[in-house]
Amino acid sequence: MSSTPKIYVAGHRGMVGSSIVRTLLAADHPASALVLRTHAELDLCNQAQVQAFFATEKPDQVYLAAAKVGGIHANNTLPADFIYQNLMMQANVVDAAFRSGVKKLLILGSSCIYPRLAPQPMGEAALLTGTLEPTNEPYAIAKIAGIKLCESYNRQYGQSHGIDYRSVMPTNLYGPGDNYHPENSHVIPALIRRFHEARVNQAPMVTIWGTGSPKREFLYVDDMASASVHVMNLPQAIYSQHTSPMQSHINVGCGQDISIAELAQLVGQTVGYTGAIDFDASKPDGAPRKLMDSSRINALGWQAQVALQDGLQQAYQDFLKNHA
Ligand SMILES: NC(=O)C1=CN([C@@H]2O[C@H](COP(=O)(O)OP(=O)(O)OC[C@H]3O[C@@H](n4cnc5c(N)ncnc54)[C@H](OP(=O)(O)O)[C@@H]3O)[C@@H](O)[C@H]2O)C=CC1
Ligand SMILES: C[C@H]1O[C@H](OP(=O)(O)OP(=O)(O)OC[C@H]2O[C@@H](n3cnc4c(=O)[nH]c(N)nc43)[C@H](O)[C@@H]2O)[C@@H](O)[C@@H](O)C1=O
Repeated sequence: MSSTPKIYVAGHRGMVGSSIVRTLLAADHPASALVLRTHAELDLCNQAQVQAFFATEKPDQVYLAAAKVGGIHANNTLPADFIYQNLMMQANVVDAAFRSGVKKLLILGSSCIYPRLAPQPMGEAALLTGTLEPTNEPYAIAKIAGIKLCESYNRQYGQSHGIDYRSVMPTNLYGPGDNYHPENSHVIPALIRRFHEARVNQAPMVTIWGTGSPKREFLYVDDMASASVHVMNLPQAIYSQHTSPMQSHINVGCGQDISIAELAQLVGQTVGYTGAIDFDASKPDGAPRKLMDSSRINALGWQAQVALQDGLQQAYQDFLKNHA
């Protein structure tokens, strides 16, 4: 490998992928050594296209931040899209990367890989110890397959081909570049839009899905990007001290969670909405709680930097600039 690795960021126009690109450029990685393709240019579900792309470009490193992504409603109503597309993207990218000689690859999974009622906080060892949350089981199964793809290629080819494929499991993310779709987005962008529109239209009430009692841990997107680059660049000797061949994934969270009712108050304050809030319990709550134990990545030298109140301000500014 040359001293400046050629890096492919898959999903570079998405929320996390675009932040990974910003992070690499800010660390003086030359733009000319980044390989980027839009979805229209390269459909990662298409095996022939993916094999041809890797055979031609031969990157040194790959960040897989492309995925079929959405909130509780999208996951619940489009289960076939979530399992099929995520399985295909991961299998195509990992195998084509391997065949073209990629030594270092990082997959982004999700905290929903853990059982619905896993003991809190959820450590990496909780994987495959119980039943998954039904609203996102298909997506979670695909994300678990992503971890196992990396581990299986490492176990079969790590020694012979010198590959080292890793995976990180982000908690719920938010920030600039998020998807603000009214139904298909995650809770933070959905509430930013709903509270903003209620303030502008002087609506007396904003309705929140579910009971408000579920708790979630939220991480600002730039923290997720810095964690991804950090894990990619860890020396193998250090990474393998903290992981094992069949439990190699790394949780990435901020270590604190809040209830959806508390989050709604915070988003309302951020947006400047002064009306009432109510809850529609006919909508699904999803997992009651999914706080991750991030002590593994903390021991590896990474900590979240951005407090939720500050990150919400940044996200709202992004909404006002690009989506209002
Ligand atoms: N957002 C969150 O709260 C969380 C995200 N994650 C994970 O983090 C990663 C990044 O998520 P995030 O940035 O939020 O997602 P986004 O939806 O913002 O970005 C995903 C990107 O993937 C691209 N993409 C989707 N399908 C294909 C395809 N078939 N071929 C090529 N490109 C494709 C999209 O392009 P296009 O839009 O043009 O289709 C988009 O640029 C994902 O793996 C996700 O599962 C994990 C936990 C929480
Ligand atoms: C990241 C994670 O994202 C998804 O899981 P989730 O944690 O349930 O994510 P969510 O952001 O959609 O909801 C969080 C909570 O918030 C409540 N909630 C209130 N009001 C709105 C609302 O208006 N929109 C949404 N989406 N949720 C709302 C909602 O009822 C739930 O209790 C996975 O499918 C999977 O994709 C995954 O890995």
